[in-house]
Amino acid sequence: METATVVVAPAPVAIAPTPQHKLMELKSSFAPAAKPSPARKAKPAKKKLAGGCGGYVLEDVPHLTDYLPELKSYPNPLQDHPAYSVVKQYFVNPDDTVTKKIVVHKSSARGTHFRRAGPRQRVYFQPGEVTAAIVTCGGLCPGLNTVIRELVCGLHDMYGVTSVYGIEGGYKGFYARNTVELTPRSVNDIHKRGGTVLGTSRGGQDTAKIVDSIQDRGISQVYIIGGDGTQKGAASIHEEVQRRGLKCAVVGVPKTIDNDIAVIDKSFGFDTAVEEAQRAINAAHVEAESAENGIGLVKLMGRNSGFIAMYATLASRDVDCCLIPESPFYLEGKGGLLEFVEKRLRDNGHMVIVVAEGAGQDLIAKSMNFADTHDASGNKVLLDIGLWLSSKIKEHFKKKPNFPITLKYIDPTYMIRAVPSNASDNVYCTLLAHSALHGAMAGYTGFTVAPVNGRHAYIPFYRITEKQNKVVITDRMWARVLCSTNQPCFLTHEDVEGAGQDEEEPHLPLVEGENALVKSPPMCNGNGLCSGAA
Ligand SMILES: Nc1ncnc2c1ncn2[C@@H]1O[C@H](COP(=O)(O)OP(=O)(O)O)[C@@H](O)[C@H]1O
Ligand SMILES: O=P(O)(O)OC[C@H]1O[C@](O)(COP(=O)(O)O)[C@@H](O)[C@@H]1O
Ligand SMILES: [Mg+2]
Repeated sequence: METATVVVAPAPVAIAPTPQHKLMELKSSFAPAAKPSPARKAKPAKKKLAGGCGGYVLEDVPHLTDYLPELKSYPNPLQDHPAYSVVKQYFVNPDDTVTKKIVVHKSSARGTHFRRAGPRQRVYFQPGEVTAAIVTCGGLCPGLNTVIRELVCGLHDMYGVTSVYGIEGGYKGFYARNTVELTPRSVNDIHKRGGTVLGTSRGGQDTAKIVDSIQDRGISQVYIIGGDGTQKGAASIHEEVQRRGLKCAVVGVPKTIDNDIAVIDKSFGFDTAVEEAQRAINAAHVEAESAENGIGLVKLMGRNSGFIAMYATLASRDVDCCLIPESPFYLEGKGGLLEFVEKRLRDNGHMVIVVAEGAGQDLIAKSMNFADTHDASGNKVLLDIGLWLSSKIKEHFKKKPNFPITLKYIDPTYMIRAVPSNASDNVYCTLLAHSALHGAMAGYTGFTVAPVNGRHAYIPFYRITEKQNKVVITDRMWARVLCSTNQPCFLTHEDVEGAGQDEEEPHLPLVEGENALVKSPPMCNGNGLCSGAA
């Protein structure tokens, strides 16, 4: 196993090897493994932290050898691959890590780092030993099929893995549906289609049954493509896999058009969705411009995070007002939305409003007294802000007979996520899939793969699931929107005070054996070099 630049964190030995581990290591890919002893609740994964000088912290990901210390490793077959063998320094330097904080000051701590993604010199699987499974969960997102395709082709072309299965219909498919064999030929042109060829679902996450299925089918690498809910499920699958001592790498590939996954630069499909949203905004603008006091109202996806609405607004420049869940607004009175609509219509004769579906939920709930309902995954079912706003605006202008308006409401919500991914998302999906399978082949497990400040990294599940990525309304990006639309910001001074996003960094040293394993940071020699660093 590789170690970090400055400190070698001893692997947390959560589970002692048993004869069953050896069995998993040696058995052929399809031999069913012995059933585990009756389910105990899996313990939450230990954090693997290592410190370095200057406040450097590596938040490392688990490795199969953490609980199967006797696993054999092999030379990476890529070194003999005609395409890759010519690449200078193709294998990632084992000491490479990716910084979470890209803007630093002379005196600031170096902060959190993640292990850099990419192929390693040694792998922990022989090609014939791997049975890989791929599953897609949660809502659709452009690029799902590209990730599936590139996992299948990448495993086959780079590592000679021929046994890859698709789990149909999301998490519940592990125990309720058949698997489908995936080959480079069968996935050849799926990236040109929207949706997921494997199907997807919400709910039905039963960790014990899923891991039973992984064990029964002899799955040794599982690639789980999904959003924040899915990654939480993947974390508990990993914990149970580890508890049972299975030689199975559990890898998450983050997916969501909402872009609400923390730490990562951007989720795949987001750009495609923003691009597709332009078509709806353009239509709204054309309709609005062509009518007397025309209002075009477009509702876009974004359950808790308004990134799609924000980026679509900035890209379009035809939008007069953008409403997102992070920025509360109000309708009536001075500084309210209705006053602004009236003013913009008087000034320009038309206007376009973009609203994220999660915006203004408290306003609707207050005015209509709805009880909360949840979908099968536990996500709150949203009330239709688009319809509600339309009726409120119409009601307002009905009271002004000398101010006739024409309002067109466009709801393209599912259209922006059902399309195939665009060219740049396709390339992004390819890199994600490759980073994912390089990590699994190298024996890493219990991680999500994604770019952090432009470099692909292996990120522990807990980092992805502990909070959601949201638009920070005190950041310059939101200010750009306010500046381009000239809309009211609807905020009081107190709202702004409470709106900052807290960036907590792990604190070292942690007590060994409690929830982390840390060695004391090495000493700096005054030249910025650490003892132990090359
Ligand atoms: N806290 C959780 N723990 C385990 N599994 C979860 C959790 N939240 C959601 N899931 C499962 O993950 C899958 C997808 O979750 P969902 O929230 O619908 O979509 P997404 O992953 O895109 O956010 C569902 O099968 C759901 O049951
Ligand atoms: O597909 P459903 O169940 O109608 O859910 C719609 C939701 O799915 C999304 O497109 C994506 O949500 P997830 O990333 O959680 O799957 C949201 O923007 C939207 O609120
Ligand atoms: Mg989600």
